[in-house]
Amino acid sequence: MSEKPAVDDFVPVIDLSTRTTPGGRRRIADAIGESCRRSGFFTIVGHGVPQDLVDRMHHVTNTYFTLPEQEKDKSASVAGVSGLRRFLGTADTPPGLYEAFAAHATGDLPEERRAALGAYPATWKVANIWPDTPAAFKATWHEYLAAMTTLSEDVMRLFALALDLPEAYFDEKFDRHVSLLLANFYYPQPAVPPAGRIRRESHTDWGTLTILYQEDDLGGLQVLTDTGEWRDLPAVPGSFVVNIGDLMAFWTGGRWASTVHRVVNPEQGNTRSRISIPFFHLPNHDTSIEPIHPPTTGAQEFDRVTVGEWFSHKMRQTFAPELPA
Ligand SMILES: O=C(O)CCC(=O)C(=O)O
Ligand SMILES: [Fe+2]
Repeated sequence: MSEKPAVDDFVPVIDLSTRTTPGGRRRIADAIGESCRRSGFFTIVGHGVPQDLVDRMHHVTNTYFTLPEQEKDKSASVAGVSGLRRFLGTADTPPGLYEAFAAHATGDLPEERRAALGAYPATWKVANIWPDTPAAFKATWHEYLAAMTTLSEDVMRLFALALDLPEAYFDEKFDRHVSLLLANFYYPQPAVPPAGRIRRESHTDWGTLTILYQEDDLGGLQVLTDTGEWRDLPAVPGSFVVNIGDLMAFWTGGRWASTVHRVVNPEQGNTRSRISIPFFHLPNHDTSIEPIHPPTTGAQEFDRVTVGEWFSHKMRQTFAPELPA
């Protein structure tokens, strides 16, 4: 990767360790607000998630992805999204250079409670499919989901402070959250992929807040800067990358940025696989998203939309654009 620094004003490193002191909390919220206005991306350290949990999460996830195909097929999703997904592609859309495993915070609820999560097909209504191997997989994912939920709730309170709202403003909008935990496994690249094929196409995230773990020394994640260049986002050891998605941009009337990012292939000669684990913190499915403050003049207009409506629209657009809206 290029030699650009991991630390700059576009994606600052924000230390959360003083967030329990009043002065520290205000300073952190201000720094978060500034980076959300500029890039919508920042790196957090001092977040309090034990490194041991992150290491175990990486270990069980990597063990799962490197199992024989027949073993992984036992936990492949049939219809819907939870479970393993391989992006096999069609003649028009070439196969992805990765596969993914997903589980929802709602995915272990009884069927009737999941069915009540919106009158549309939604991935958070699908049951989680847990692999038996490795044995610690499900327990570790549950533990990590809980840690990410707690951290996200705290970041949302810092968001509220940064937006001059009461600190608990967002709490009730997430008390039945439909968050998604995903692991991306980017295949090893022993041969150079065909021109134009990269590990992950450019996209914005759809939700409110993403907390991403990426392996320390591999690189590949890039963010589009406000001057139109791709900027590498190498991992700072022990950190997570935090970014906001489209719904947070709506909520802030466009004051905060949902920024395009992608994952490029490793340099030639580096054949290693890469794992990233984004946690998409998503509000209750029926939360109505509309600008909290009046939009600034000249800002894009935002229609009111519920979380469920927005996600079904994005799913349809991404995976079945030929179907009528
Ligand atoms: O692999 C990464 O570093 C980023 C993945 C990502 O952007 C996503 O899953 O939305
Ligand atoms: Fe993303």
